[in-house]
Amino acid sequence: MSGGRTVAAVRDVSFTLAAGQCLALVGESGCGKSVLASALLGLLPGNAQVRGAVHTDGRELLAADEDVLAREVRGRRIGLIPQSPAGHLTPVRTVRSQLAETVRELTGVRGSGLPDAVAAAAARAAFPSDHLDRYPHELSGGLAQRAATALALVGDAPLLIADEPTTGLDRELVDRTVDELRRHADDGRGLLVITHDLSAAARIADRVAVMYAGRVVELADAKGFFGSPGPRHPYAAGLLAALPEREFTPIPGMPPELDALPEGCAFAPRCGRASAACARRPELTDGLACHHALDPAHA
Ligand SMILES: Nc1ncnc2c1ncn2[C@@H]1O[C@H](COP(=O)(O)OP(=O)(O)OP(=O)(O)O)[C@@H](O)[C@H]1O
Ligand code: NI
Repeated sequence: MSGGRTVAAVRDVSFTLAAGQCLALVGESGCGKSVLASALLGLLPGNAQVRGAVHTDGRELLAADEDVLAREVRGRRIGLIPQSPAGHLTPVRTVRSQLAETVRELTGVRGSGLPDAVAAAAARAAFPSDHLDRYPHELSGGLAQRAATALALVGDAPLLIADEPTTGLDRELVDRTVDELRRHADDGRGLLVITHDLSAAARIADRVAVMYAGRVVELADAKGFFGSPGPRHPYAAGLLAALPEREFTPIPGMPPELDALPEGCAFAPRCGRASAACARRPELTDGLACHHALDPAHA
């Protein structure tokens, strides 16, 4: 998209997310997770081309007008915890004033009830009350993350997209945040969590989508994926094997450049199971895009 190049950052992605469910979207840096999140919310830059359909509440979002998205969808129907919270907070206003405005707008609470509602909103994301009068530039990365999370939770939107919601948090806060997000789903709402943190994904998700080079290569139940029988796509198996608490074996090689993708399976150059068949791109079928899927039951 820059310098006249066209980058196919996300292709052929299709999934459903039911109320009460959490889907974790995982994959290496640059595979297209955040571009997908931005596309769902109509937040891609003006020169981006998006095709397809996004249905929520019986409404198609990709064709919706910007003012409809801004007025009725973002925050109200779909909440977003952005990947770069610092850039998302308004720099000239304190956290308290931003939270108060969002609480007023999305919950209708005003007047004497407002201070308590603001305090409660901050507490949900473990944002310390004695930091509420700070400006965004006075916050550490972890505090900015918690402020952005507090803002995103206010509307209790039917769908919440959390893009790397645990960045910059220590382990205890990661667990707290994950549990708060999980509650969002348990209350009957949808949750799409984008994360590098596979142990956070295992803790929170009902289903997992593994992305590689702009495509979903495996879509599976989280329990079977992280436990038994385990992942079926060799890339997904490699991601899990790279974890320190597992084999600690990194996947050899690097992901491909998105403007120079091979015709066939994009993972084949790094895959120990690749064969001539992989010159033909595998379609996602029954939750799997691979010609040589692992069959854990017979491994
Ligand atoms: N505006 C843009 N112009 C050109 N390329 C872009 C643009 N936005 C994103 N990309 C490219 O799209 C690809 C996917 O980026 P994206 O941010 O979605 O990755 P990601 O999976 O979220 O990675 P990370 O885990 O690091 O956040 C990257 O190769 C990125 O360079
Ligand atoms: Ni990202």
